[in-house]
Amino acid sequence: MTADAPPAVRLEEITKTFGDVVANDAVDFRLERESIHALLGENGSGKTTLMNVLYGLYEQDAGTIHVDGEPRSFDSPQDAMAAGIGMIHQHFQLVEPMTVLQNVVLGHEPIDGGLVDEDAAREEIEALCNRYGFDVDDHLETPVEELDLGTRQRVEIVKSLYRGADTLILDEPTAVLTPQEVEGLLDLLEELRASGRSLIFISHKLEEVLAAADRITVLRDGHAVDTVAAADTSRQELARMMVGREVSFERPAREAVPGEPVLETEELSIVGDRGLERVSEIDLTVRAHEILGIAGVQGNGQTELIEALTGHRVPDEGRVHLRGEEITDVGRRQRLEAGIAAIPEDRNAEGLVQEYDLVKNALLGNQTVPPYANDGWLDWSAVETHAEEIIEEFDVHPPDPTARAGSLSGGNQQKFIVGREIGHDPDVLIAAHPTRGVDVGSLEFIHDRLLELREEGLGIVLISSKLDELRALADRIVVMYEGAFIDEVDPIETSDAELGLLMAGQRLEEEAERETGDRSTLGETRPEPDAEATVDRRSGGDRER
Ligand SMILES: Nc1ncnc2c1ncn2[C@@H]1O[C@H](COP(=O)(O)OP(=O)(O)OP(=O)(O)O)[C@@H](O)[C@H]1O
Repeated sequence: MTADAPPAVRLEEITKTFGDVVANDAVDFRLERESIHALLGENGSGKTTLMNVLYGLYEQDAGTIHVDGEPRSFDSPQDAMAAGIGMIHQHFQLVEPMTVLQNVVLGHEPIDGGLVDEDAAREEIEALCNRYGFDVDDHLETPVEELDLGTRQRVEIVKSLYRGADTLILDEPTAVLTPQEVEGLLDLLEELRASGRSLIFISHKLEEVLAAADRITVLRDGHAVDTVAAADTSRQELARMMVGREVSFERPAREAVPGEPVLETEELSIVGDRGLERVSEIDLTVRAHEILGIAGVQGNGQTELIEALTGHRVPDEGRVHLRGEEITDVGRRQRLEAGIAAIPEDRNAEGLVQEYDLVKNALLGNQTVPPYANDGWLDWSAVETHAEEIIEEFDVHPPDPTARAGSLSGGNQQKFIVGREIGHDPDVLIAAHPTRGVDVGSLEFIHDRLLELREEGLGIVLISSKLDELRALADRIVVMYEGAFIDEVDPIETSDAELGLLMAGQRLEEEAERETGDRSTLGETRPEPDAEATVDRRSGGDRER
């Protein structure tokens, strides 16, 4: 790279509107070559829109795009890809029944004598995998639907690199990853930068941004408010720039005073969809005034457990009890009426009907509940008022009940779902990743609401891939591994490193024994668990609450 090389990407005065909504308002943005640039901002501040413009998905109303110093205009992602721009979306764009190899080469198959030259494609992909240490080449013949989310994401990255991407855009790439996978991804970003690529990533996780990025641009209400060097800023300052006020990252200390059991399971056994995961003999008790955290690497039976608790699936064996009464065979609607609300794992598939407006989405789950329904009649004005209340309390943007759910930014969709589910006034809340994709200001608000609900007497099951969230909110944490609860730990006493070991299937006693054995051999004292090495080297390991 020469000193006067043009930036990889320069956006000048990009404006993009949707009806009355100004998503990007004359935004300037400069991505230096061989750098990692983070894009931060509140939900709905215009980050995804700006990147969709750069990737040719949206046409800007005004402004120019320069790539490598040349003005470019993209009518489609194909145009952007031809200019060396690749984008990894929040929702992967892979064809699930097709193999990894087929997905990577799809539309870019090397042709030899009129036929697809699979060997040439395989060779090239294997070379890419070797270069970046991907384990994807072990799965080239595996259908994508059999892969975990972290591996699917790497397939997406390989796909972009195979198509010649010099600049990679990653939209909230860590939102669906476990702490261990996040670590791997951030290492990969550094590798890609070292090999001459330029990267933009969107994230709401400030520690991650500070650790991985060279520069950070903050968007607010569609404007680029500032660009700073990661080395010169802090979590607090970034939060202030995004939200315009101080954000507290610590939750107040509180005592556990659990009440009566509200939700219990007895020797649950569930076979997963692919017949692979088996949740076995799960005994779970959630009490009133309690937040029970569930930690685990995705795919260890959490989904099946959630489904058995919410009434989406009948377990193969075992029983579920609500306030002492068996509800094992009771369906989802009746469970909601009996007091079990749920923030779903997948907001697209289960949380919202994307084509409906927010009023219709506010009705979901309330179709037979007064005041929204009376004697079989729906009272739409009551439903609309409810939608307006959710919008106001959870600061949903745009504050328009007639907006189509699918037109809201990801974080705003999430806030609406959380508001609606809490609005059912439940006794039990199954909260799966309640702050996924939510900005720091709204995260603080949702955490405070969950703690208030606990105070009011709810029993809450919190499933989260964010260890800091679990430790900030949960009264106790159980760890799931291969379909079983393998341990229960104290959120205050247990470090990220210890939780990481448990999530990898290692019990703490086993580890202690191993360490003791080592110590007797080496004549050393047991070291403090090394959080940096094991789980999240970037998190401050902040354990106050
Ligand atoms: N296709 C669309 N139709 C209508 N409005 C849209 C569309 N896409 C985005 N918007 C609006 O543009 C604004 C910016 O949305 P965008 O998705 O860019 O935000 P974001 O910063 O990426 O948010 P988040 O952090 O929640 O993902 C929002 O008000 C959103 O409702």
